[in-house]
Amino acid sequence: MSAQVYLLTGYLGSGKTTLLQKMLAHLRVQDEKVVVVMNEMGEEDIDGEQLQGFGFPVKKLLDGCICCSIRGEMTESLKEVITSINPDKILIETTGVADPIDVIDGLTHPELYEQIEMKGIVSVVDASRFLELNSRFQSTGALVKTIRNQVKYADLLLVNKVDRATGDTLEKVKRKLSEINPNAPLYDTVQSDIDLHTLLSVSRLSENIELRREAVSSVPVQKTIGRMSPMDRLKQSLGLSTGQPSLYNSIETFSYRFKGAVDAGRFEDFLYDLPKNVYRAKGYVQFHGREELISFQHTDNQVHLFPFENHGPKMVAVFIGEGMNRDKIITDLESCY
Ligand SMILES: Nc1nc2c(ncn2[C@@H]2O[C@H](COP(=O)(O)OP(=O)(O)OP(=O)(O)O)[C@@H](O)[C@H]2O)c(=O)[nH]1
Repeated sequence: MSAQVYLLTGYLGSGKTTLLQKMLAHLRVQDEKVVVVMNEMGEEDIDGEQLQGFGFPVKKLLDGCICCSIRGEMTESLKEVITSINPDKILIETTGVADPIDVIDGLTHPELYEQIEMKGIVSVVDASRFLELNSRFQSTGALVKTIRNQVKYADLLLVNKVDRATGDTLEKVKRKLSEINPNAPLYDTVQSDIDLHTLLSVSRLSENIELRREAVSSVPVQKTIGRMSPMDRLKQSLGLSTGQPSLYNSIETFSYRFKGAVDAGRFEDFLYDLPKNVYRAKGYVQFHGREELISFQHTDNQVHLFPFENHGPKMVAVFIGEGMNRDKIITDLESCY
C-alpha cells in the first residue's frame, strides 16, 4: 500500500502550521498512521515545537529548503519513513519560499515513486498580504515566480486570514488567484479553518484534467473545458475563436516500468528529444550488452547518464511536466528497445 502525501505550501506566515495543527488534531481521532515532514530554513526548529503533543512522529529537515539545497535529504528521509513506519499519510509542510515544482521533483524520485500517492498540493494564501506581495516582488523575478507557482500548481487553495482583508481586497485577491490558477477550488478561511474531510479528499487536478481530456476526445464536437478568461469569453460572444483555455496549470507525473534493456544511443536521443513541456525525466535503465544499471537524469535539455552500482532499484522512468502527451512519450521510449 502506498502512503498518501499532502503537500502544504504557501508564503511565509500565511497559515500553513495552523492548518497542519488542525489536520493533526483531526487525524489523531482517526486510526491512521501519520508522519509529518517539516522543513524550516534556519537551523532552529520553530514550527516543529508546535506539533509536539499530537502523538505523531515529526521528521524535521532544517537549515535548507527541500525544494533545493536539501532536496536529496527529503527523498532519503521519506524512503526511511516509508520503510520504518509504513505510514498511511505523510503531511509535508514546506518553507514559505519553496517552489512546489522543485518539491514535486524531490517526491518523484524513482525509488520513491511507486511507494507514495500524491494526494494534492494545498496552498495557503494570506488574503491580507497577497496583493502587496505580488506587486512588491513583481520586479524581483524569483520570488514572484515562487509565490505564483505556489498558487498556480495548487490543487486546492485556502484564502486565509480573510478577517484581515476588506471585502474589496478579498474580491481582488480571488480574482487574481483564479487568473493564475483557474482550476483549483478556493476556500475562504480564518485560522486555516476548512472542512477537513474536504481537505483530505483533495485530488490532483492533473488527474481530473486527464479524465476530462479523455471525455472530450470521445465526443465529436469540440468542447471548452475550464474557466475562460474574460478576453476569451468576449471573443466567444463575438464569434471569434478563443485560445485554448488553461487546462494544464498543474504539474503531472507518470512513471514507466521498462520491460527490458534498451539501446543506449537511441535512449539518449529519446531523452534529448523530449518535448519542452517535460520538465524532468529520471530513473534507472539497463542498456543492451551492459551488466550494470544506468541512472539517468534529464532536465532543461541536459542529459546525465551514469552507472549505478546498486542493483536494488527497479528499472523505471519518471516524467514530470505539464500537459504531457503520455502515449507519445511511451511510444517513443518503446522504440528504444
Ligand atoms: N488574523 C489571523 N491570523 C492568523 C490566521 N491564520 C493564522 N494566523 C496567525 O498567523 C501567524 C502565522 O501562522 P502560521 O500558521 O505559523 O504560518 P506559516 O505559514 O506556518 O508560517 P511560516 O512557518 O513562517 O511559513 C500565527 O500567529 C497565526 O496564529 C487568520 O486567519 N487570521
